[in-house]
Amino acid sequence: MLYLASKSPRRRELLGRLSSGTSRLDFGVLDLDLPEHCQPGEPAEEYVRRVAREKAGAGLLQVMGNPSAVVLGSDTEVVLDDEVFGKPRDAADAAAMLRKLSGRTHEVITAVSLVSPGREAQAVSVSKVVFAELDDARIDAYLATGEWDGKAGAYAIQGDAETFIARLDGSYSGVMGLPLYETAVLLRQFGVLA
Ligand SMILES: Cc1cn([C@H]2C[C@H](O)[C@@H](COP(=O)(O)OP(=O)(O)OP(=O)(O)O)O2)c(=O)[nH]c1=O
Repeated sequence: MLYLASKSPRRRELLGRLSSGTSRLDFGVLDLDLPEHCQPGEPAEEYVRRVAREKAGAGLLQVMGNPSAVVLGSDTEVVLDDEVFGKPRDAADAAAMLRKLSGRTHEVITAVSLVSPGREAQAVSVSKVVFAELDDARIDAYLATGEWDGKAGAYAIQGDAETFIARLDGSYSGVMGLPLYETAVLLRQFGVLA
C-alpha cells in the first residue's frame, strides 16, 4: 500500500496523474507537519534531500503496523545564489522573494524519498528557471492573487506565475512539487507501479 506523506494538494494531484488506462495508482494520504530549517552551512541540495527523507520517515512511523507500506515524502525549495527560499512567512516576505527572483535565473530543487520497512531510495530533480523582470506593479498584482501562499519562492508555475517564466530547463512537475519521471522510476523499483 502506497502512502503520500504530504498535506500539499499539488502533490496529491500530481501523484494521481501516474494512474494510466486500467492501472490505477491508489494511495492513502498521511498528514504531517515537520519543521523545515536549513542548518547553517548545509548545502541546498542536501537540505532538500534531508527534509524529503524526514517527511517519508515520519510518515512511515504512522503506518508501522503495515509491513507492506511504502511511504513517499517530498520537498521543494527555490535556490538563488546559494540562498534557499522556502514558503514565504507573509506577503512582505513573498514580495522580497519575488523582487530577488526578478530578471534572474534560479534553481528549483525537489527531492522525492520512498521508504518501506528496511528499504529507502531517493531521487532529486533540479530545474533552472529564467524569470521575467517584475516591476513593483506586477509584484503587487501577483501578491493580490494570494497564489504565493504556501509556495516555495512565493510563486506557482501552475498558476498566474506561468507568465513570469521565460525559460524552464528541467521538470515542470518537479517545479510544481513532485517530479513525475523520477517518481515513476522509484515507484517501479518498489514494485508499486507496473
Ligand atoms: C516553485 C513552486 C512551488 N510550489 C509548491 C510545491 C510545494 O507544495 C511547496 C513547497 O513546500 P514544501 O515544503 O515542499 O511542501 P508543502 O509544505 O506544501 O507540503 P508537504 O511538506 O506536506 O509535502 O511549493 C508550487 O506549487 N508551484 C511552484 O511553482
